[in-house]
Amino acid sequence: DLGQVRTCGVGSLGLAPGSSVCLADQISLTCQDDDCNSPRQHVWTHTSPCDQGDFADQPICVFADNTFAGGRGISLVTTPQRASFLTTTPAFTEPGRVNGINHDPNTTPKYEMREIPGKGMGLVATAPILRGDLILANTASLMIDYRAFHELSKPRYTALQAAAVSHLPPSHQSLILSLSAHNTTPTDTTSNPSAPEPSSIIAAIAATNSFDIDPHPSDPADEHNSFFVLFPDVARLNHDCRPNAEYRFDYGALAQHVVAARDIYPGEEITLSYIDGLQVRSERVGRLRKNWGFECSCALCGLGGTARGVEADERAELILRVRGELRDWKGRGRGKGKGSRACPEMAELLVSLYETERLWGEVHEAYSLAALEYNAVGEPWLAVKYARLAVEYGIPMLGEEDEDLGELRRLAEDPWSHWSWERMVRGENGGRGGGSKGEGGRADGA
Ligand SMILES: C[S@@+](CC[C@H](N)C(=O)[O-])C[C@H]1O[C@@H](n2cnc3c(N)ncnc32)[C@H](O)[C@@H]1O
Repeated sequence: DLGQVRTCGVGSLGLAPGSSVCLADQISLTCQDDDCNSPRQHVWTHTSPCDQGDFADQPICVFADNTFAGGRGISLVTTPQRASFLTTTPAFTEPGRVNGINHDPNTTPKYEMREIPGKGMGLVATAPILRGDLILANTASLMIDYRAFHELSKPRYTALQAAAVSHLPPSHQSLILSLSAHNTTPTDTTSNPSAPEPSSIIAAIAATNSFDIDPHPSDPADEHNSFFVLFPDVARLNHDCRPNAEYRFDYGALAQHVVAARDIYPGEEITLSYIDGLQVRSERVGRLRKNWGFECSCALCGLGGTARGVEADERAELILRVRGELRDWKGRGRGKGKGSRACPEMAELLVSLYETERLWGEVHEAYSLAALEYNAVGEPWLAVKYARLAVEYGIPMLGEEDEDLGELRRLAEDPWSHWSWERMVRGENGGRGGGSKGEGGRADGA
């Protein structure tokens, strides 16, 4: 029905009057009511199929846009309301911002894809990469709302996923279908007993390669529903419990950025951690086996039950305990044996544990906790030292706009007017006795 005129989604698919998603089966269809003139209106290439769970308040549909990111395309499996919300983000309203993210014509990649023994394909550095450098970035290909998993049965959300992929441009579909998949279970036993259905292959590819992405911080309706997102080039990165790279999602461009957590040398495999690296070995190994189907043989897992392996597990547990105390500002000064015992020496311990554990993508957190502890006891120069380290190591991991890093920048510029200044000495947290009030002194002599 190309050329047929449709009205925008007012009243259809459960949209409230006045909402601005425009539903068209073909991009050449035009809209005819006032909503279509709204600057927020977005024309999708495809907006079907839809499915609604028995107890759900809205249907879940496929929303595809083949013009996204210079024609690479994007497919969402979500509610009309949430799709509409995402079209108000810069990724859709400022297309120039996303073009070039997947392939910047002015730079040569510093990696290549190679077969890695025992791991399938992986990415290997072909040139030196410095800590903090951007290695690669991908706009989202397939964004699946967790509502689909919660509200629909597996065959129903699997069908939506397969339709979402089928609406992408052919070259993009091939890229996705070439990805690895663990756990492909044959479901069609009539024609070819060993061949899995295409939809189950796509489900397995999505499960093996996607990232959990938190909801948009200002999405009013879905603060508890994450997205499960596929980035096909980033998906080629294999796992290491002490990776040399980290990822950061930017909602502004709907893109995953991979940055070097430490210097990487040519010939080194570039790796990410798929899991929380502060779990003990048995938990890490079990999770990787269950969710990704491989036996972890990274350097840390390879230590096994040796004395160094046991030490590493104990360090991971100690990091969690010490970090919990340092983060706990409410529990300070509750008296002997109660509450947090946080102090600068404890923060120094945390820094050394992160460094020993080679947690380069997360060490900024230890630096920032150390900055606050030193400032809280009136040691401005050590506070500045650690705040500067936190900012330097944190920017590539968290992005320049991160609020916590802004806070640390302010501390580094003027520790004396920061909220944490002499906090443990002034007694706001009960004091800790023996505080070093005024020992540091102000640079300006005040
Ligand atoms: C996201 S994919 C990574 C890219 C994949 N190797 C490929 O060929 O496309 C995840 C899959 O890669 C393999 N893999 C990732 N890290 C691994 C590792 N450290 N050891 C063995 N296999 C690994 C597992 O098969 C896992 O299910």
